[in-house]
Amino acid sequence: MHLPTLIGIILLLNLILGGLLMVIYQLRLKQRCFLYWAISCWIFVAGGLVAAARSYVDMPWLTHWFASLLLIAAPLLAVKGIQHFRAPRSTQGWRSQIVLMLVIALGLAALYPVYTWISPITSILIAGLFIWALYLLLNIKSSMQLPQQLLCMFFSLHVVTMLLQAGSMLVSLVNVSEPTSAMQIDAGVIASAVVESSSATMSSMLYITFISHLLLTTTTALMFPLLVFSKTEEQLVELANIDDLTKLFNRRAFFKDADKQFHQARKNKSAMCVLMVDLDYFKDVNDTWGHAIGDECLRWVAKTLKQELRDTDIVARVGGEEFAISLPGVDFELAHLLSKRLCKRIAEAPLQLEEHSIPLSISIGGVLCTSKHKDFHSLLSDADKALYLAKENGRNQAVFA
Ligand SMILES: Nc1nc2c(ncn2[C@@H]2O[C@H](COP(=O)(O)OP(=O)(O)OP(=O)(O)O)[C@@H](O)[C@H]2O)c(=O)[nH]1
Repeated sequence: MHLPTLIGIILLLNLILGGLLMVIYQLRLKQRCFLYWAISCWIFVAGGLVAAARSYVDMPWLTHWFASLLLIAAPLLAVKGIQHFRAPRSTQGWRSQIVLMLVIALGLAALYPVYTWISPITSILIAGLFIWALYLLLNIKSSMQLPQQLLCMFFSLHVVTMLLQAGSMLVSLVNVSEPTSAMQIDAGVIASAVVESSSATMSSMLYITFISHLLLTTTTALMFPLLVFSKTEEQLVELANIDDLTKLFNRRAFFKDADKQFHQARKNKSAMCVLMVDLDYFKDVNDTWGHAIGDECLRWVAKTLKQELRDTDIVARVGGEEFAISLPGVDFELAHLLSKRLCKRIAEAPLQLEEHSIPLSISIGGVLCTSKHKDFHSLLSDADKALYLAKENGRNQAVFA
């Protein structure tokens, strides 16, 4: 492809992508990572245009020094966007970015007497910033891996391209017998590309660089929003299914997943038990030590129950101080033993919180799934009745229906 056309497409794409990200920023109630990414695209376009002016004006401070600063500021802003996406409430300010930018500006200014060296150094710095972005991306925890993986792939490709480009430029600069070749593969480069495009000796390095830019731009355009949306989706699913206090499943998630286990057990004719667990005299705990300590007790009980169960069991907080446990593949005897163990674990020693010593116990109502249980609700209803009996019989014990 005609190189100036390719460069034009890249700049235009970045311009449009910046606009798109700005629209998303407005739509997403000003989620700031989109603002940083939008400005990053536009700064890249500005950097490209200023560098391109190299062919028409003889102002190296503008077309080399300033253009390089813009081309470096663009990935730096992309990094800032990723940082903000990872930790939106972080108090981490702009200081490190501003200091870095000042150091780079002064460093490049020091190179001004030999300004042809600015471009390879710029490429190395851009590669460094993409490595930083890669590091941040790799540390994002997300169940949907594809956007992250694609971004990492193209960021890595861009790092390699930038370093190759810097290497070729440095070789050309050192090899003073071929000064024009340094210009040919000069990165900022856009200008030299425009100048050289008419000659038949266009360096293939330039094509690789710009194709890498093109891939990077299009991937970023698609994947940054997808990355954010998949994370938001995850957070919404978590909000809908996870109890905020104990981080166990909530009532809604329990009914959904345990109901599946119930139908599976019926289908496979395998054993299944359900336990309803309720803290004893929890009102007294709140009244004596306060609500905050009460919350800590609930967290501790939740953690203890979870520790005692297998990964395939579902434990959920289904009410204020009420928990439910689904035990697929567990028969009556085993459920009985397990219930006794749970009661013992909670009651064996008072819980030490701050300077308080809080005695806790639980009552459990258990039920084994039989052919009489037509649906999951009838199973739970029997477990509830058994729990009522456990309370009636004096608490701190398990009763089975
Ligand atoms: N700290 C705290 N307390 C809660 C929460 N949800 C419910 N509670 C309290 O749990 C207590 C439940 O009291 P009751 O239903 O009378 O039960 P109990 O005192 O445990 O008595 P029994 O169940 O009969 O042994 C109430 O005081 C609620 O305020 C919560 O999220 N945090």
